[in-house]
Amino acid sequence: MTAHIETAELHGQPVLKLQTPDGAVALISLFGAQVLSWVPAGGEDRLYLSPDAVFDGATPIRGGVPLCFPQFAGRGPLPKHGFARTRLWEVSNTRAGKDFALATLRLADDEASRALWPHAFSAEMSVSISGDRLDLELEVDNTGTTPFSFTAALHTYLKVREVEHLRIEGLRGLDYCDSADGDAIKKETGVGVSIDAEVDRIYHNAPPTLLVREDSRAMGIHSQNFPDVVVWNPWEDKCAALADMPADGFRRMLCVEAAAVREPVELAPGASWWGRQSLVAM
Ligand SMILES: O=P(O)(O)OC[C@H]1O[C@H](O)[C@H](O)[C@@H](O)[C@@H]1O
Repeated sequence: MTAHIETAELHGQPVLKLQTPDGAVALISLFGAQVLSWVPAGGEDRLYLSPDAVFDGATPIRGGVPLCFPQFAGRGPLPKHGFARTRLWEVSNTRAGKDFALATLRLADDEASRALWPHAFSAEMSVSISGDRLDLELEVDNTGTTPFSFTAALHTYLKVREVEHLRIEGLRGLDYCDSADGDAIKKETGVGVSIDAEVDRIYHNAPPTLLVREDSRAMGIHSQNFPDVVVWNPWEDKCAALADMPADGFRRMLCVEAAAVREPVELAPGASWWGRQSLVAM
């Protein structure tokens, strides 16, 4: 038996469904090249997708793994988090093996992108599942004749049982920019970071591996070529202000985002860049 990849619909929007013989499943929205659901083999969904997320083919989808490109957050002149999450991507490759399934989605510059961001580029988002792993890779190519720079993030919404009962390990000693406190630069002193208020931080020089430890399970998060990690939870008041998230939604999610924000990535004509984030369910 080999893995299976099919096109389907979720709330009227086109998705790819990846499934391996051992029971791992992922759903990827073509709108935004956004993973919406990931169930590791023998497990339950480990990504948070808001029950109030909007699927209208125009609004960013709240949950899963939105892709922020070519701008992170409001740190620049483009729409928040760039335009990649609100464009329809095309499927450029799929591969199904005995124990893995992989899909690659592609977005290239067109009139609409050049009106916002005047650069020739090609971006590929590859998603692969195998057993207890989810691997995400973003590749960006400069297909033009002039250099450009960008910031980016894989804005992963982890689904958690109770956000107040977890610890993020691996951040101790790092400097971070506290976006919830006027971008003040602070140093992380906790051995394990716990969440009991709004958290919106960009940690710099993040180690390749982090662990989110819950009472009876954990998530290993491995990243490559993404020097920053963003940790975000809106908490009660900011969550209440989000129309596409239920009032207690902040208790069920934690964003741990592989990011390149502090130093924009510079790409010369013909050059390419890639960054990866892998999740291992434990
Ligand atoms: O509501 P969105 O546009 O999807 O952004 C959601 C969040 O994304 C990132 O984590 C930023 O650090 C936050 O400041 C922002 O609120």
